[in-house]
Amino acid sequence: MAKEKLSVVKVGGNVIEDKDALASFLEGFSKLEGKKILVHGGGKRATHIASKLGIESNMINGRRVTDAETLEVITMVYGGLVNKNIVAQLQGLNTDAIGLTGADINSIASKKRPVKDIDYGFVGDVKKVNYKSIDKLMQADFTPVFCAITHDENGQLFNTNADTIASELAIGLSNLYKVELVYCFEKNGVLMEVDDDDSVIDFMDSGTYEILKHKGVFHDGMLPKLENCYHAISEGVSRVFIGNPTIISNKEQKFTTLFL
Ligand SMILES: Nc1ncnc2c1ncn2[C@@H]1O[C@H](COP(=O)(O)OP(=O)(O)O)[C@@H](O)[C@H]1O
Ligand SMILES: CC(=O)N[C@@H](CCC(=O)OP(=O)(O)O)C(=O)O
Repeated sequence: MAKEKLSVVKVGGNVIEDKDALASFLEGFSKLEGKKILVHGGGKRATHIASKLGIESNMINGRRVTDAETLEVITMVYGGLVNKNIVAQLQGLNTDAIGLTGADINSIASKKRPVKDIDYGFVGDVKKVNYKSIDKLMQADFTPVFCAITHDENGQLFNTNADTIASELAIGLSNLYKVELVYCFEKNGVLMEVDDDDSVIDFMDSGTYEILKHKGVFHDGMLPKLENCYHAISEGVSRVFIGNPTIISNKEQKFTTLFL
């Protein structure tokens, strides 16, 4: 029997910082037909609040070095402030959302990112997605809303890149569903020129990706995002898209489709 469709949608920190853009994205998300999961970032807000508390942020290759103090900040910001506001807005749009970290219902277990050249501190790499438990929520008609926090199943929380959470959820749930993974951020897609929103790369296979990566077309957060996209496609996720927040409601406009 053909698998049912599931949309896993990730929304990034720049959209979350723009009240109107977030409201219109959430409206589009609430209208999305079929089963769905939302994953949100919030890196920008965490950097802002950490700075107000006198804590400097250190990003390396698109990932946050997370010491014990920073872990406290991101737990409050991602698990509290951002997650609960998004859940409340979705409830206002008649979507029965439930906010989760990876510790809740043991949904996402991780282990500390191994120290090679860099010690990222309390940053976790995903080890296991408990897709059967997550599916119980969806079978009960709840819409899971995940923040960028995982745990080690032994009482320790970890900070995990939100793009990674989205791709790992998409991979895990591909056991049960035909999954479409959509990354929404403030630009129109993957761009040839990062400052030219008209330079969207419509289709990108993994060969082109490698060539453009070596040419230096991708920087910062785009690097882990694309790694996560190709990891998802190679692990059975049916389709992966990157575009601006209207991509979920308006397929007419420009966006990037990724292929193996
Ligand atoms: N070639 C590229 N096309 C589009 N964005 C790019 C590119 N290279 C680097 N970027 C940067 O990557 C950022 C997206 O990564 P990130 O900040 O992690 O996004 P998100 O808000 O989704 O988490 C964009 O804001 C952009 O500045
Ligand atoms: C380990 C790591 O880098 N975690 C990210 C999690 C949040 C995130 O990914 O937010 P955006 O999607 O808004 O960038 C961070 O703390 O910035």
